[in-house]
Amino acid sequence: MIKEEIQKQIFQAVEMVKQTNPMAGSITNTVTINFVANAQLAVGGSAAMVYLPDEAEFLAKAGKATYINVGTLLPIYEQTLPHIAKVLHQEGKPWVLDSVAVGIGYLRTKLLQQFKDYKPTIIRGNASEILALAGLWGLDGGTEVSNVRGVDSRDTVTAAKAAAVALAKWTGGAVAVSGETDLITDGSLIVYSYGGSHFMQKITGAGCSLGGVMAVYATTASPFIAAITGTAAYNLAGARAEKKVNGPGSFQVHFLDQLYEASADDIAKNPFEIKEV
Ligand SMILES: Nc1ncnc2c1ncn2[C@@H]1O[C@H](COP(=O)(O)OP(=O)(O)OP(=O)(O)O)[C@@H](O)[C@H]1O
Ligand SMILES: Cc1ncsc1CCO
Ligand SMILES: [Mg+2]
Repeated sequence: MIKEEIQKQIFQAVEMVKQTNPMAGSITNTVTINFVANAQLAVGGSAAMVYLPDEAEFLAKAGKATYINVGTLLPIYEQTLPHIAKVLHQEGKPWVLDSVAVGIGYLRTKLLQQFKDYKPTIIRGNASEILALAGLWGLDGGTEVSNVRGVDSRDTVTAAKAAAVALAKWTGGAVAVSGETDLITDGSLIVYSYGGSHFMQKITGAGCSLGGVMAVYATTASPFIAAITGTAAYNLAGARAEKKVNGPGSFQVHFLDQLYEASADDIAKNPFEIKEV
């Protein structure tokens, strides 16, 4: 795909979301649940967060895409998450997996292992999470032992390239690795997306909310374009917000404003590079 074609599809995804207010339901962590919903609303989507299996199934069927984030697991998730992943897989509906803190605890490991066969359409995470998920799934380039520090990365984005490609080849969807420069792949092409702000590491949930926003774009665009579009919007809004603030508190507020204000044209033109795998 040539750069102009990707830019055209980014533009269309942003416009379509602004015009149609698509709903993407979420099962996400309790730390950043509010920020995820606010970011989804800022780009033009509609948010709904649930915990219970039947409610998750309802949202999965009612929406065109779903966001699943395993950041803070509750006992009920042992029922909710495999159930909803199966429903999404069977219905052929796109879903985004954020494999937060992969490596911690028995339930998280079991759930993330189960997701392998349900093939998340977009896998999003920081570099250590992508490396550890590929390792857990026995794919090339993964790390056998998770190097994640709680929810934070200890690896560089480029170190996760082979793992990201292997995950994308397995799912047939897209994988997005976040960091100073973001990497997005569909298994054959790699997009490097530039921008953002160091303040994004000083607020919690920049990554979680990015996953929620990717789910909003996945209601209308292919997994690869949805992942690129969300990332470009974040890199643009982050860079613009940084110019207006001196600290993380006001950054979060300005970031949401910039996400809301970013036009389809601005997001499509945010700097990125395309490489073959
Ligand atoms: N040093 C940085 N400079 C510019 N942008 C950054 C930097 N670090 C992260 N970002 C941006 O922040 C967003 C979230 O990425 P990050 O890697 O921090 O996610 P995460 O670790 O999963 O976050 P969280 O778990 O807190 O939600 C991405 O859009 C990324 O481009
Ligand atoms: C801080 C934190 N702890 C569990 S989930 C989460 C949000 C960022 O991933
Ligand atoms: Mg994260």
